[in-house]
Amino acid sequence: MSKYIITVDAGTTSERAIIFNKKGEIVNVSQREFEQFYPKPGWVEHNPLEIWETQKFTITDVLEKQGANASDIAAIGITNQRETTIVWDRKTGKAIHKAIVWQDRRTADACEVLKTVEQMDLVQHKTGLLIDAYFSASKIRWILDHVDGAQERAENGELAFGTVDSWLLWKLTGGKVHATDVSNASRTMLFNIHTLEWDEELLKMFNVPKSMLPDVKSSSEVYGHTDADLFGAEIPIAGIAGDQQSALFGQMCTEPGMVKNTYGTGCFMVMNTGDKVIKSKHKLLSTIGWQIDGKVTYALEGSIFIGGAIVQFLRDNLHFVDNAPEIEAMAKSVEDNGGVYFVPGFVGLGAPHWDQYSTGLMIGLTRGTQKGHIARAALEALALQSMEVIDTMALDSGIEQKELRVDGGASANNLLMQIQSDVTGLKIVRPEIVETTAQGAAFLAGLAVGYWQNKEEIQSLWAIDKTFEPSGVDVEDVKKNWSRAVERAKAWVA
Ligand SMILES: Nc1ncnc2c1ncn2[C@@H]1O[C@H](COP(=O)(O)OP(=O)(O)O)[C@@H](O)[C@H]1O
Ligand SMILES: O=P(O)(O)OC[C@H](O)CO
Repeated sequence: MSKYIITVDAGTTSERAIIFNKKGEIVNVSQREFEQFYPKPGWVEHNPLEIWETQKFTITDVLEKQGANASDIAAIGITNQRETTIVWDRKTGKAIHKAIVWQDRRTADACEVLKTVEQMDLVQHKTGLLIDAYFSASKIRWILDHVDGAQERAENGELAFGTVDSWLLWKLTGGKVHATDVSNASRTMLFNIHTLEWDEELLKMFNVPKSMLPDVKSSSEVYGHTDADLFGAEIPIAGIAGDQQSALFGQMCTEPGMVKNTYGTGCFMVMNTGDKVIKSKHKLLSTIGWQIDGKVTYALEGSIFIGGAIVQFLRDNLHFVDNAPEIEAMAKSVEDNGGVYFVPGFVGLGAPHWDQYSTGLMIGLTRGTQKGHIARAALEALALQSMEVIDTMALDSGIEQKELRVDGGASANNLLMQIQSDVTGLKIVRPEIVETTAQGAAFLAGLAVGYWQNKEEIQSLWAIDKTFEPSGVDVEDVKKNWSRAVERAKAWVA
């Protein structure tokens, strides 16, 4: 039996290749950031070739660092930023346009036009989603409309669409496999989550030719093998899940009612709802968690578009801190937020507001405002947005949570976790491995090739690092003022 599993974790701002051992521990990592393109306000693009080259580099690099070769790897699992849309030429393997990233709002107006009561109902019923520029469908439409001849080429079967998992699978298999898994398909707004098929009516609504779409598979099976020329020998690719669903699995939220929140570029709160699709009355999304051995597990999700990216914004745009972890000490230098609120509506607001036209807003600044207040307001923004989603989730599911499992880059921030506990009143549980996104895909791949035997075996690998309990500090004013600030950030873009 080979020694390791590799997860290919294609995030929004960086990509990683992570080697896991049989105990589910991380034994080596290679990570590289890649370029973000902002061609116009509200637009976000990636270069698909760079996504592939960066990922290929990290896999080669992590094998080298570990002194391992392809035969030491039992399987590869892929997890990825979801919804991001790539269209490529099947013959040349070249993308015909930059990837349109999940955060990109260029199709907001086009989506607004589609929002009749009947169509909103139809889309929610079939896909579990709300009509929004966030999902892939309107992004595919945009590419087909704006690249010369693209619609015709797509109709002739010359073009392929994929989310980042499909693109990487295609590249890793040397153009042999064009597939995705149900969790990624469920984010396109073209996939019927009940019948598990691409939906003819939705394809018609967006005029997307079916021939462009990948085959939809389960989340844990062998999809194909890496081209032998890439890493010296073939490696089976055996697990795929969108990053948030993968984190739900990695957190071992495998029973209905269990919830996790991932603090990455965005914040994504996801609840396992078992074999039931909960139709949200409060603008949460019903989505597919995973499919294993033919059995589908559904989930309820609150997607917050800007999470850790608020810290990245302070670091990269304003040079406010040199690195993300520095924000914690800066925020700790003050007692409270000093009346400052920072609503990160940079790309519109996601759950539970879904306002495509909000922008970022900082309010409450006075002559006494210090850097620390702004740092604290930034961390509070992550926690307060997450609080709004957990409250909404309780309304939709009827389940009052007692604890919240957390992961993702910013979950390392202890002050943030304490604030999260204070504003929600929940026990916050941080596992030893916060790379649960990557861990989930490793588990899915490992299960498919018999590296791990069953869910019970991997369940025992999850362990707690630290918990945070409510400190009893009064948070009522902070919550009230946050809501007022959010209302002011809405509908700003005309
Ligand atoms: N200690 C920290 N405190 C607050 N934010 C942090 C901290 N460390 C990382 N971040 C933020 O978390 C994000 C990175 O998390 P990660 O899970 O790697 O994201 P992704 O998978 O979306 O690329 C970045 O936006 C970064 O600004
Ligand atoms: O890159 P992340 O981890 O913030 O995740 C992006 C999400 O998948 C978008 O839906």
